[in-house]
Amino acid sequence: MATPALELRDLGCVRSGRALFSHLNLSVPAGRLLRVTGANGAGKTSLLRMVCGLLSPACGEVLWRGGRIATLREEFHRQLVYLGHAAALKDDLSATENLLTAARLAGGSPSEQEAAAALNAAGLRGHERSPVRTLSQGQRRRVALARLVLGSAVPLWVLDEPFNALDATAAAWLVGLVSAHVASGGVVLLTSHQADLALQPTTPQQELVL
Ligand SMILES: Nc1ncnc2c1ncn2[C@@H]1O[C@H](COP(=O)(O)OP(=O)(O)OP(=O)(O)O)[C@@H](O)[C@H]1O
Repeated sequence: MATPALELRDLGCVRSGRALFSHLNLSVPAGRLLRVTGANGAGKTSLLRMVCGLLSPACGEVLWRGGRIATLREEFHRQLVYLGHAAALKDDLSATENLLTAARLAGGSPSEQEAAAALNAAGLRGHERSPVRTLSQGQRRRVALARLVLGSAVPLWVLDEPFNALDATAAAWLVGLVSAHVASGGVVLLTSHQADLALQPTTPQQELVL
């Protein structure tokens, strides 16, 4: 049997002395969307952070393409785009500067033209040079999501509540990005409270309820 792209093995999470989940076993093949759902406080963000190596599991392990992420480290991080639920933007930097900084920190080397094209795709034409503190919540979210345009070749996307604050146009754009990424063999993990979100039914997907 082919090695899964992402595998959770007997994963357990304890936060503030409380067990959130335990003995979580899951395999996600390449070309698949995994939707993580559950009530507030169920541990969705905690799980996403564990998958990214930002939070240590209480027990068990996360594997990427058969290797333990704890040992893959840098190699794994180059294959990952993580967008947390609060857009991690520097208020005084422009949209372009934020995007370039995030991409370069992740090991990429996009040009200003590529960044401008990504912001344009995100519907931010005319806002490239605006300090992000002058943008609305939805526009800030779009700046963060423009990373996905630059990171289309990065195989694993981990997105925490990526639809928050997006209008219908931006949500449809994001659905298209996610579908295309999955169709090209990528893996997308996302959390969403919008249960009825129109993620294309043709996109191979599975749901994990915490
Ligand atoms: N930094 C932290 N230190 C200690 N406990 C935390 C921390 N962050 C979250 N927790 C606790 O872990 C539990 C799960 O939080 P988490 O953010 O993973 O849930 P969630 O399912 O993403 O919730 P929501 O739907 O509200 O975003 C909560 O009870 C929370 O209080």
